[in-house]
Amino acid sequence: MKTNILDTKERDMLVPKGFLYKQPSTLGGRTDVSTVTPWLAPIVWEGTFEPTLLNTIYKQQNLTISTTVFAVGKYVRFLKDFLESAEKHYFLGFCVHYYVFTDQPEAIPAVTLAPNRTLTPVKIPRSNRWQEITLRRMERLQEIIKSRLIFEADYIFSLDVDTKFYGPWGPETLGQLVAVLHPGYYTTGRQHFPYERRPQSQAYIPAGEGDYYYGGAVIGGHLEDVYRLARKCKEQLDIDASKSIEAAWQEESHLNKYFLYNKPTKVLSAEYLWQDFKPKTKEVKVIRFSQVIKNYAEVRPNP
Ligand SMILES: CC(=O)N[C@H]1[C@@H](OP(=O)(O)OP(=O)(O)OC[C@H]2O[C@@H](n3ccc(=O)[nH]c3=O)[C@H](O)[C@@H]2O)O[C@H](CO)[C@H](O)[C@@H]1O
Ligand SMILES: [Mn+2]
Repeated sequence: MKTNILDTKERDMLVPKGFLYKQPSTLGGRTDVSTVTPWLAPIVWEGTFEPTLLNTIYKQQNLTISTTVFAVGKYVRFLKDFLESAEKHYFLGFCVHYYVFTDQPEAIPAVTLAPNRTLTPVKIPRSNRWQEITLRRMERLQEIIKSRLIFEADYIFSLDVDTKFYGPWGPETLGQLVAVLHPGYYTTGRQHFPYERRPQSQAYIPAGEGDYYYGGAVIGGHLEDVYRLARKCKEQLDIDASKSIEAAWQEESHLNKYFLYNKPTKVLSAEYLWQDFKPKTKEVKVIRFSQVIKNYAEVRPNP
């Protein structure tokens, strides 16, 4: 149970005296990729951080990382690989609390979790439209943060379930508001981003604007920041629904709109959201988390 979030000492980055690590360079570093946004948020790539140092700092903060994942309908089949690979790579040594939103709690596989890690099923109704499932995530996120997570956790990540971890994902990903670069668009000109382009939608982004195209599969940060994000996206989704308009990429479009005017404080590189079918590129040194190949027509309840 979290006791006092006003005690800011909780977030101090304390390092024990005598802890040794490589001297940071002021001149060297990654030159093949941008490692900072124009608003000075780090873009996290392999080689920009020292994992042992970050683990030492964050382990002392006694953190609980809540992790929400939706597995509705046939998507329950992705849970086993998701959970088993998370237990090998995701926040190892930290308290992790998975919340699995599903219509079939009995189908959650029995995966052995390390000590300090727990899983809570949250039963939700099934839906016969996949778009409904993905966009209702914002509302459910908002509800569970407010009713539960603020009392239990320090950070939250909301992750897609049709995914697998292949490499380490640790405290380098923690921040106030965390976004991920979509692997399909991180080298694309903004005019080609699949933003919502119809002004009637609340997710509308005009030509000439936009920083990056962020993936909807990873949203993270402090509870209060992700709460505000989810609440705003839910409001915008409701306005769209009342006008019978659905943004090009559902809640991902609304997320992109939100991050354009409310910048993330940390941006995870495409190492943190790859796609299994996509060959590794030279700037991606480690694939940490990746979308598995799925037969859309077969797994989704509707086209
Ligand atoms: C890589 C990436 O950024 N993916 C985004 C993308 O396509 P995706 O193709 O990744 O969407 P998706 O089919 O994986 O749906 C997103 C998530 O909703 C859940 N789900 C969906 C359907 C279903 O029948 N049952 C179920 O549980 C499940 O947790 C899944 O991971 O666009 C979606 C919205 O259109 C979401 O923004 C996804 O996060
Ligand atoms: Mn997905």
